[in-house]
Amino acid sequence: MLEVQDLNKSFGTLQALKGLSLRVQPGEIFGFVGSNGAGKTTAMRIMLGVLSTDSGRVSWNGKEVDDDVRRKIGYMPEERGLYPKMQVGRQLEYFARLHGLGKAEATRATEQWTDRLGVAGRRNDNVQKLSLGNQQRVQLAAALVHDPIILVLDEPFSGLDPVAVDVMSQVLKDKAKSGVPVIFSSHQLDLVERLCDRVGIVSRGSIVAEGTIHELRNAGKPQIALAVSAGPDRVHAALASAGVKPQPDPLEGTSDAPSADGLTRVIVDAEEIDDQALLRAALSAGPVHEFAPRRPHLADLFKDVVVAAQPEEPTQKGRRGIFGRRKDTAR
Ligand SMILES: Nc1ncnc2c1ncn2[C@@H]1O[C@H](COP(=O)(O)OP(=O)(O)OP(=O)(O)O)[C@@H](O)[C@H]1O
Repeated sequence: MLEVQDLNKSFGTLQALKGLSLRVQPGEIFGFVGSNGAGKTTAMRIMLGVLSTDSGRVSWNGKEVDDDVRRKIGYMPEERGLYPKMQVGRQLEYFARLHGLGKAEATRATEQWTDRLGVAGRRNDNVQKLSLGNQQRVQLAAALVHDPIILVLDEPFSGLDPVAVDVMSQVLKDKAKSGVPVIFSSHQLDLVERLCDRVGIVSRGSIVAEGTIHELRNAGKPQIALAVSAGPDRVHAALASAGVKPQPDPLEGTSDAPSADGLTRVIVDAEEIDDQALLRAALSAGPVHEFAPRRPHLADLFKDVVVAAQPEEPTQKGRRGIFGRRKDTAR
């Protein structure tokens, strides 16, 4: 298990990390999300040992991570780290050899990963001739070429086209399936929601919410999705008379909440009113086609929890966010 305990890191007067802790189990994909400047890159760089921590520790299977373990980590840095004027194939072989692979093994791994990531035809090109997306595929190959025991990837999906996103997602799933703990940061929350076993939301240097997608969604505010066969004015008036303030359904027009002529879709905070009273109010506007509990998606949770943690010096309440005390991450 990869364990990060109580990291603190300051740059001058700025405290970038404030007691950040997380655990990633073998075979698990952990999504590391947070606003710009929250501290994700700083924490990942400390995990890799390319940045020192002021206090706290990073351990692998109970032992502090040393140079030997670090050599076996696959890392994709945010600032990317390829040599622009070096050929893709030679560069990957070079990285593989740096991590201790023999020549034949390095060549074999380079061929395997460039094939898998769809850049085999570019092996003899200098990196700078590749599109940014293809450079990113090569960067992922560089993180994988030495068959790492841990994967730490800083925004691996940013700027990728949908095909490349699928290829990269499948690679991460396969690596996790083979028992590797995978941690990656991303601002693409729909992707994180689809791909990750667990997610940690970082705000101002600490994890403010953490759990499986299911746990996080269930801990969010319950809502009711309503679809009523009546015009919006009529539906809003009927609900207002029952003391409810409906919101537009953010999923309207998707396969979860298809639009139809004459159908009004709204979301109601389930804590505002009991189900029976809500149903009566909706029926007074027209036939009710849908009346279903709705759990918030990661993007909604993210906004709630990050806003809840916004005060300059977070209070205990703010630090806990909307999910209550952070759960122990042990399984
Ligand atoms: N070398 C550095 N010197 C000074 N400040 C730094 C340094 N590295 C990071 N910081 C600051 O530490 C804070 C955390 O930055 P970090 O890059 O870890 O955030 P992040 O969560 O990765 O953000 P993003 O999503 O924008 O990549 C920011 O305020 C950043 O400006």
